[in-house]
Amino acid sequence: MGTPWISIKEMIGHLGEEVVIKGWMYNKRSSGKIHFLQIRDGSGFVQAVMVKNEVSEEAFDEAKKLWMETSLEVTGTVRADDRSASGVELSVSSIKVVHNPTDEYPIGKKDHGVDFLLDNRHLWLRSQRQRAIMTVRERIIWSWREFFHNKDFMLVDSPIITGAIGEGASGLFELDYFDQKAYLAQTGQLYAEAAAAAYGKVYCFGPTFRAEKSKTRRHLTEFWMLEPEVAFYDHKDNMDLQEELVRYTVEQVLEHCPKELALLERDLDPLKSVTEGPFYHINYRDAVVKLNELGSSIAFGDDLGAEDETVLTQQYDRPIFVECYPKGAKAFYMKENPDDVETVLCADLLAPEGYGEIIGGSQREDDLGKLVSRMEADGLDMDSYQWYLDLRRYGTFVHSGFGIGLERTVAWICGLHHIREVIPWPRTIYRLNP
Ligand SMILES: NC(=O)C[C@H]([NH3+])C(=O)NS(=O)(=O)OC[C@H]1O[C@@H](n2cnc3c(N)ncnc32)[C@H](O)[C@@H]1O
Ligand SMILES: [Mg+2]
Repeated sequence: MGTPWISIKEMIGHLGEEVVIKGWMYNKRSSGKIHFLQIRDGSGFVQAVMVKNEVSEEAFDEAKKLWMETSLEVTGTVRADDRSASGVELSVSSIKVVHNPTDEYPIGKKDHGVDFLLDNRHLWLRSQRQRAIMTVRERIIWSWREFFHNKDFMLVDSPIITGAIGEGASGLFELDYFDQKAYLAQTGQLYAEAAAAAYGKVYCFGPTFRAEKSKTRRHLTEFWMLEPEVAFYDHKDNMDLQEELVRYTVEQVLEHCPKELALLERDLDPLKSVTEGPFYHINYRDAVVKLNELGSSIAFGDDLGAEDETVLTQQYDRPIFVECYPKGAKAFYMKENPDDVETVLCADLLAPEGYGEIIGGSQREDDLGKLVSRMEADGLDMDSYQWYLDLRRYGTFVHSGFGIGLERTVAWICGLHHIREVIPWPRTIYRLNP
């Protein structure tokens, strides 16, 4: 049996053994007598050391010609190396070059600027930093699925193409659907509400789309959102579930991604603080007073802008629920607040450190008459919502739910400034490729 092909991630379990690593060379340092080849294979990164008098002269000379991102197969012996992140090193006995690029790899050591990197996103993804971010993203996705599966939520995915508007008429991507008008889904919520009447505790998780002309570090035109919906949950139950989810998410990333957070130079204290105490709550009216004291010109009726959220979150060391926004600032489906009828039973959860909104949620209007009045006042096309109103005609029920944005959550937990770096293929107003 030949020399075993293993992944870099598995090398730690093969100390002293001869193995084959298949991957790419992403960097190289050489002296007259030794090559330090930095190799990656998708599972991780490792240094492969080629010593002149341990290999043939031909092999040592061949290694001089290796280019960045040469694909290759490296055979060698696994050695322990506590200086390296992987804990191991490879002492090279031979190299088989698969493909030596003829052109110089476009992403080099210099600072290219983000637009160049995004234009080369198909290559930029290969970097250590991007792999760290994608590892955290995957861990968060996995922890969400695990969290809801363990709580007996049923995954009931909603359609991506729909005839219904979910979050209001602005921000819709319209498409010709044979002889009808259709939209890319802004939210899966309305469908999750129907599923909640069928299965009780449900969630949907997929890409959602907003044709907003918001050129900010928090907005994409395509983003991933997880949307739980629970029959007989009220506003408080809803916030409790959100707090439990966010705390669990941070705990999971701290436990499973320490190396990635270290590579991203993430200050862990603010994340640890999230796991050490209850989240804060502030009523919208009190938030307006507080923001005015902090210099904001916000008035009752306004939604909190990005700057307001930044200023507000900098007053707290853990996430904060801003509750009961004015009716006019929020979507038609939110339940009127019986204690303050100018407002609705909703909450945005703002992440600390200036990151702002990561969750929007609410208790839903279960009174058919009030819901119809609100939808008509918002000018919605009632014909395309009759199925949604049936949920109030046939066994209306108290229910609540929320949407947590994956990219905003990943950006916050990784401590990254812009959301475009946390999705493999970011879509913004001006970016449609690659
Ligand atoms: N099932 C529900 O109750 C969800 C509800 N229908 C909804 O879509 N709420 S939301 O518009 O606040 O969006 C929810 C979250 O979705 C994220 N979001 C919302 N819009 C964006 C954009 N444009 N880019 C990135 N992330 C975005 C952000 O974290 C928001 O807090
Ligand atoms: Mg929102």
